Amino acid sequence: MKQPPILITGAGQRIGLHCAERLLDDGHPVIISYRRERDDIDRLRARGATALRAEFDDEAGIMAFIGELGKHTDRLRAIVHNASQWRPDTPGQEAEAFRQLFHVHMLAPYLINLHCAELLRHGGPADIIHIGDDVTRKGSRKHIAYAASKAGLDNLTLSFAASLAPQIKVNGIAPALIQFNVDDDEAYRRAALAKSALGIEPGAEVIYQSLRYLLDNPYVTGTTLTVNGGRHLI
Ligand SMILES: NC(=O)C1=CN([C@@H]2O[C@H](COP(=O)(O)OP(=O)(O)OC[C@H]3O[C@@H](n4cnc5c(N)ncnc54)[C@H](OP(=O)(O)O)[C@@H]3O)[C@@H](O)[C@H]2O)C=CC1
Ligand SMILES: Nc1nc2c(c(=O)[nH]1)N=C([C@H](O)[C@@H](O)CO)CN2
Repeated sequence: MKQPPILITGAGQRIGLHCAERLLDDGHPVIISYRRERDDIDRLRARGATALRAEFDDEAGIMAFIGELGKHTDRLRAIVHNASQWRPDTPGQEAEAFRQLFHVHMLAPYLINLHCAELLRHGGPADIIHIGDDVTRKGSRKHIAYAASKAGLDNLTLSFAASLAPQIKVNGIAPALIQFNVDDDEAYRRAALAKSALGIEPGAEVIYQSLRYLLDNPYVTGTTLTVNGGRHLI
C-alpha cells in the first residue's frame, strides 16, 4: 500500500524545499505548503508533490489551510512544521512583529496539530516534527520576539509528545546557522561562522539527516535535536 504523504510547511525554498526533494528521492509522497509561487515549486509538482498555498498570518488563514489539506488527503505519515519568518525586533513594529511570529511559529503548529492529528492515526508510524532554533537556549538581543516564539514551539513539542503518545511521536530540531541568506554580507558571514566550534555553513542536508533520524527511530519522542555546530561550546 502506498505510504501516506509527509506534509512540510513553508517548503517553497531553502531547507523545506531541500527536505521535500530528498523525501521524494526516497519515494515518499509529499505535500508542501507555500506562500509565494516559485519555479522550484513547479519542479516539486512535476515530481508528484502536492503544493497548497498557505498564509499562516492569522487564524483564518491557518484554518483555511487545514480545510484545504483535508480535501487532498485522509492520511499523513508526518507533519513537519518548517514555515518560519526570521525578523529582528523592529522599533515601531514591535507588536506586529510579535503577532506575526506568534502566528507562524506557534498558532499554526498548534492548530494544525490539533486538527490534523487524526490524519496521523492510521496504525502506522506517525510523526510531528517542529523546526525550532538553537537560539532558544539563551535568547537573542536582536531577535527577542523571534526567539520567544521559537521557545513556545519547543514547549509545544513537550505537550504534544505527552498528549499524542503512543500513536504519534512528536520531536523538535533546533538548528543554528544552516544556510545563509543571499543578502548576508561577508562581515556577517564571518561573524556567524565564528560563533560555532565547527565554524561551517553546513547546508540543508544536515536538517534532512536529522529529520530522517526522527522519522526512522521508533523510540524517540518529546526530544529536540540540537544541530548547531557546537555553538554552546563557544
Ligand atoms: N536557515 C538557517 O540557517 C536556520 C533556519 N532555522 C529554521 O529552519 C527552518 C527553515 O529555515 P529556512 O529554510 O531558512 O526558512 P525560510 O526563512 O526560507 O522560511 C521558510 C518558508 O516559510 C514561509 N513562511 C514564512 N512566514 C509564513 C507565513 N506567515 N505563512 C506561511 N508561510 C510562511 C516562507 O514563505 P515565502 O518565502 O513564500 O514567504 C518561506 O519560504 C525555519 O523554521 C527556521 O526558523 C533555524 C536556524 C537557522
Ligand atoms: N525562518 C528563518 N529562520 C532563521 C533563519 C532564516 O534564514 N530563516 N536564519 C537564521 C540564522 O542562520 C541564524 O541561525 C544564524 O545567524 C536563524 N533562523
